[in-house]
Amino acid sequence: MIGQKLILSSIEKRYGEAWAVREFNLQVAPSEFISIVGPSGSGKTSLLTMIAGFEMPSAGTIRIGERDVTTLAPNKRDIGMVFQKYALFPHLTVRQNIAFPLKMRSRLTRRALETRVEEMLLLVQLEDYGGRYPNELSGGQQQRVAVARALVFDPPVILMDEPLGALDKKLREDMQFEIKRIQERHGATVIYVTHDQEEALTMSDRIAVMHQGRLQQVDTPEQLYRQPISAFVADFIGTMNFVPAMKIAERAGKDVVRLPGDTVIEVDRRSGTRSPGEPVGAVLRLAVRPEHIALGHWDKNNSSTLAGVVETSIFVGSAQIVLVRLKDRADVVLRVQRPAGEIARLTRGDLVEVKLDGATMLAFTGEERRAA
Ligand SMILES: Nc1ncnc2c1ncn2[C@@H]1O[C@H](COP(=O)(O)OP(=O)(O)OP(=O)(O)O)[C@@H](O)[C@H]1O
Repeated sequence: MIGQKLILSSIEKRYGEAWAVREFNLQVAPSEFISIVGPSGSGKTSLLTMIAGFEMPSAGTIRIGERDVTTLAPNKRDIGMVFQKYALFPHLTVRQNIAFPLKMRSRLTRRALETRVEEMLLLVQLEDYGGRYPNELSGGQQQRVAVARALVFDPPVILMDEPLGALDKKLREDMQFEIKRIQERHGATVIYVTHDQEEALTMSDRIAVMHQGRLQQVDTPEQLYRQPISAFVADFIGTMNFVPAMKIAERAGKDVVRLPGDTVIEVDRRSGTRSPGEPVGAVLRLAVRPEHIALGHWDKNNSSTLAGVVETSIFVGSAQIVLVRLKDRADVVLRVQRPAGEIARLTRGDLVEVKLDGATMLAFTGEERRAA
């Protein structure tokens, strides 16, 4: 049963007058690790509870492998679950906790059951902890037991809802790799809900971004980062700067735009970002990542450059983060990230030239587009 495909077709969920999930379509491949991210209230938990079977969709179907499970009771779906609260049985040892779902389900001989539990203890690297009780374990160890318990009966799909939410940052980062390693070895299909977009970027084969109940975009982490389909996704995944601009011409498939301070640059048209192109005169939002902005010496004789005033410059070990307020648009503060040592020491009030490269920018209209 390990690692079945999951197909969500036209899922809708309505609570009274309010829509929690709308027209949601997603196909998850066998053994794929997919994260669902989105702001609070975007419908992530609603979606998960429908896959688990605790709630029924108002419309649409859910299939696991070849089975339509839309109306099936939760226990008939055989889905493994890991939640933020470990929900281990406090009066059972680690071994007994892991064995619990097997005892409920299969008629394994005692010996086979014990062997299986030992395999799981090895998989989550807790082979020396089988006899302990949950309150004798650290948070990370407890969560590994919860993962082992979810995997022990080789479910077709595993749902994880903020499983690392209760852990501190360092442990959280270690556990991200740990869960990924366990999942890759085991082969389970995982649906992982998180608030933390960095966590999603680290762990996932693909990420589904939700906004107001709808799927905005589903893509690999790299594709989401490089080719966000809307300003919303661009802003939500990673750090993004937005610079207002006006389209003044088109040239060889590129848009010629005017930036604050009358600087003119050419921006590549990216597929999926805008189609058809906006008319000349349209107001655009140019999106640029912090690592794609360079800073230079201000040259008062070169009037066609974009001027900025340094607000703060912070050394963060591997990089220098500089916040620069545009001279001609005081409401725009750009976050610039450069390799440590590349730029001269900057202090508040320094005038700098902000260097933008049209080839690393994306143009969006004021309105957000939705995924088709
Ligand atoms: N049982 C319910 N009754 C009424 N409305 C609900 C119910 N459950 C969720 N909602 C509403 O549905 C929308 C989606 O909620 P949901 O909990 O799925 O979002 P979420 O993305 O998981 O949010 P969070 O990240 O804060 O957990 C919200 O507007 C919420 O208020």
